[in-house]
Amino acid sequence: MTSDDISRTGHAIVADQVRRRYAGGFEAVSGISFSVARGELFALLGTNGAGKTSTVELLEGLAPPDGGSVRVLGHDPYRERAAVRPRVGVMLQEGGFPSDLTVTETLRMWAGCTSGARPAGEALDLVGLGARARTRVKQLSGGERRRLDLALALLGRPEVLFLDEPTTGLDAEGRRDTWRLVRQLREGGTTVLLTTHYLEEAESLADRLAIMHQGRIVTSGTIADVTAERPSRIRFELPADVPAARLPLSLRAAAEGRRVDIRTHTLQESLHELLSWARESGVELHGLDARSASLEEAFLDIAKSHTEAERVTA
Ligand SMILES: Nc1ncnc2c1ncn2[C@@H]1O[C@H](COP(=O)(O)OP(=O)(O)OP(=O)(O)O)[C@@H](O)[C@H]1O
Repeated sequence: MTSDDISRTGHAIVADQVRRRYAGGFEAVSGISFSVARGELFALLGTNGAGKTSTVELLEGLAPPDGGSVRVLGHDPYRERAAVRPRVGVMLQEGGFPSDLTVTETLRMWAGCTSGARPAGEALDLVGLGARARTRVKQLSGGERRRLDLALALLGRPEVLFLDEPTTGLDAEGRRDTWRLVRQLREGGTTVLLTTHYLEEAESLADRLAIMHQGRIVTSGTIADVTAERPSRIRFELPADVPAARLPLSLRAAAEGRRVDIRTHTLQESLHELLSWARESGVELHGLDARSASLEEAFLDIAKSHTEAERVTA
């Protein structure tokens, strides 16, 4: 199926074999493909320098791809910018607007360039900045600036919203407020493409995701798809007077000194074996922690295995 076919079948965003090269020939994006259905929240994750921002900029129409094609709402976002831009909201990593203006003045200035803009007060209330309406932008905290960036992205009631690291600099409460708002927008039918370094953020928000490494997508799907093959983990510390040699044979290899880190595909069975042994031996397992495979585990595993593979082939 070509990118045009997929657009016609209701995908808001389609990237098809996309490449991006910078001056000097460095290829930051090496032929990636993915699509985002209308009303879906898709997260693009990756190691530092993986090519996330380079990809999102192509979807925002800031540059044309050097290979392959991108479609947003059925259009080429670079060549057909006028058709796409009014229907899209963009929250960049760095907002960069004049800081002598107040928050409301900034929104009004932006609204002047946006058709069908929300009233400034409504946009501020959405992001919890209502009380800062008359504050100069340069007096906002880093987290408040991030919220203002989001308010600006939401001004034109976008059908597609690009969020590049939306909660960087926000405290835990601010992050959760933003997540709640993003969920509401998605429930209202907005398509969202999110890049983030916070795996918990992707876990909490994304319908589907892709993990990039060095310009390529190394895995993608729902969180369940991405974590399915990963092992669960059991961690604890042995008391000082219990040597690792006393552990059941099957668990001994997981010990490094007193610390034990077990990776298992049969969590319940391994936990049962461990707890039975601990009870029979009268051993207390300090800091016992058992958890199913998480996105974080999957991410770390992927980053590690690809870096090791590169070392072997280097
Ligand atoms: N204008 C540019 N000229 C040359 N190289 C660039 C340019 N912008 C980015 N790069 C390089 O392209 C690669 C991908 O960068 P990009 O910012 O897209 O990655 P990212 O996944 O968003 O990274 P991060 O998570 O660190 O923000 C990096 O190696 C970066 O140094």
